[in-house]
Amino acid sequence: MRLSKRYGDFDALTDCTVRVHRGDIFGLLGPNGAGKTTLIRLLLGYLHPTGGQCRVLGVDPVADSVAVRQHVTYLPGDARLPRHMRGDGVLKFFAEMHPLGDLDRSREVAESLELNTKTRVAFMSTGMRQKLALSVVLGPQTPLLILDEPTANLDPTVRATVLRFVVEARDAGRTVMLSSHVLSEIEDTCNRVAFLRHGRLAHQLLMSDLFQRHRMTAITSDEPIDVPSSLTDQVSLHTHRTSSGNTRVQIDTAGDLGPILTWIDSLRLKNIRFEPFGLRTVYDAVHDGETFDCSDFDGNDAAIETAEVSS
Ligand SMILES: Nc1ncnc2c1ncn2[C@@H]1O[C@H](COP(=O)(O)OP(=O)(O)OP(=O)(O)O)[C@@H](O)[C@H]1O
Repeated sequence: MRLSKRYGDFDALTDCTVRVHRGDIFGLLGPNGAGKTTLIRLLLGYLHPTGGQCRVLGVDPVADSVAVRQHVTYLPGDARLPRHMRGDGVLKFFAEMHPLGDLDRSREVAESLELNTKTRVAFMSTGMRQKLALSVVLGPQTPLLILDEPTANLDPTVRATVLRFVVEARDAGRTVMLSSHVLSEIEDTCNRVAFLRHGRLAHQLLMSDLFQRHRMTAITSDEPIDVPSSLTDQVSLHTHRTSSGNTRVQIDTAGDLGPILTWIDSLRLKNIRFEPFGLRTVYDAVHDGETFDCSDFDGNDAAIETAEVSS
């Protein structure tokens, strides 16, 4: 049994196995209600699993959630801040509370996000409150940073600044777990991605593998099209007869394009479109229930690990 969480008779997370390596920017994707926040809250010890266990920086959050939270900063999706305080007061309050709190750095982040910290929280817009929460969270230089939808409610310029902070954190040797519904952000920043669907791990991938995948669509009047045996591991072919009597061809590729292009060149194709596979294509396929590889990646340097309960 892997990490599971049941609310009453509802399975919010079932047999979930995730390993985040140190130095990763790990993307957590999934539709609304897929179980992303539940997983994050289990990692921080805010919730206790009903099955399995996890280790965060080597510590079991059920046994010692305080130790975990001393080394992790967490931006919740619905960050709540004291409404009666001004921005700067909030930054001071949290910097004093966290053992690795760094008020100067929090103020620098607020300035980069162009936040007026003199405003009272009650009078801030939703985006301003999000900037304030980010300034709190990006202050302490903890080894692990968990961000639940960090760019929600932010304009495109500020989003880009936030993502720069994420990459800087990774460059400084920290590990980041990032949950977002904005696929382009995950594509631009993460090196590994996990997809949750209905509380189960549906797919894990390395972005470097995804960047090697392409989808080509075209029209042909020739049939059948045969994939050479040397390419069957690299190519997946789908054909569909159109109402005009032609055949629409979709070729998904993986790995080195050289030999695939030579083969494609030998086919009599028209209207060829070639595009990177992209996270969106995978997301839609996972969402539609296609089954994918969920296997783990090599490495023993886990910052986050969920596992069976050892007896
Ligand atoms: N305290 C709770 N009691 C009962 N059900 C809950 C509770 N908290 C969450 N759930 C349910 O568990 C499921 C997973 O919720 P969760 O918040 O983890 O999803 P999520 O992937 O973070 O979604 P979103 O993208 O909308 O933030 C949902 O169906 C939700 O209704």
